[in-house]
Amino acid sequence: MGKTELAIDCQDLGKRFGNYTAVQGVTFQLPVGSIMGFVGPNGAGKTTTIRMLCGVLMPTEGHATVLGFDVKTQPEEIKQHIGYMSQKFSLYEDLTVRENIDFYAGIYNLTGVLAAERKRQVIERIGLNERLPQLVHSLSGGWKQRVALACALLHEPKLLVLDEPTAGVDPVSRRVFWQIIHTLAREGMTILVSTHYMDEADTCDYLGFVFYGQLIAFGTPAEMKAKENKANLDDLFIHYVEREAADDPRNKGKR
Ligand SMILES: Nc1ncnc2c1ncn2[C@@H]1O[C@H](COP(=O)(O)OP(=O)(O)OP(=O)(O)O)[C@@H](O)[C@H]1O
Repeated sequence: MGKTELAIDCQDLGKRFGNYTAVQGVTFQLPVGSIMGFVGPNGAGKTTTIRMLCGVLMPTEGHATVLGFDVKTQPEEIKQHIGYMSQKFSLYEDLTVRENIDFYAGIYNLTGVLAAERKRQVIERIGLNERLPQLVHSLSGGWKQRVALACALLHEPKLLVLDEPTAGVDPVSRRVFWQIIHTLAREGMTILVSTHYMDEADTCDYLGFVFYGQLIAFGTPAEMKAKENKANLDDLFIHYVEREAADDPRNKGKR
């Protein structure tokens, strides 16, 4: 990695769609091996920011490097080194778990002994052995989530990006999922995750609160709660919403 120990370094990152500013002035630095939670109301700009950091959406303002690669000039390098899991788990419902894993190994150009070894490792780590012959459409949401995570890990990404991975998943499955996430981070993987669940956010190393397209607060959960004198993240979230609620500045250009 170019810059020492920073997985993400972004400065005034922004995105306009026509005259609508979806995201603006996003600045933060994320150390390697940490978990960052992105929280904020629906439509705040989390997914747009994540897409820019993944190299799939070109920013219209600012700069960012991800794993030392520039999002504007080296998006292909970024894509090769990240694992991405979206809210909709891009799985093939009419294929089995094993076939989905085989398919994604092919997407990542894994072949031969290396492919076999990587598949074995993720199947073991995520605990999928007994599910391998099952069609994905017959799995529960929690199991689909785990299969999607396995697919996102096959190429051993340095950065794992998860966009609301636990939406609609039961509490037991959420807990298992987060245990895996924390293990991956302990092993050195950096993780960027958006979530609406404050219990999940509380376990992150860093949090970014996104409102109306802006990162209005960034820090450790403890620092952020202490700064606004709030006992828990639910109270902090409500405090931010009430404080910032006057009007969505992004709508000005539309009127
Ligand atoms: N391609 C696009 N063209 C125009 N506007 C867009 C586009 N993509 C996103 N937006 C707008 O940008 C804003 C931010 O959307 P985004 O999906 O990033 O929010 P979010 O915080 O991820 O929301 P959620 O929690 O609901 O997933 C929204 O008002 C959305 O309608």
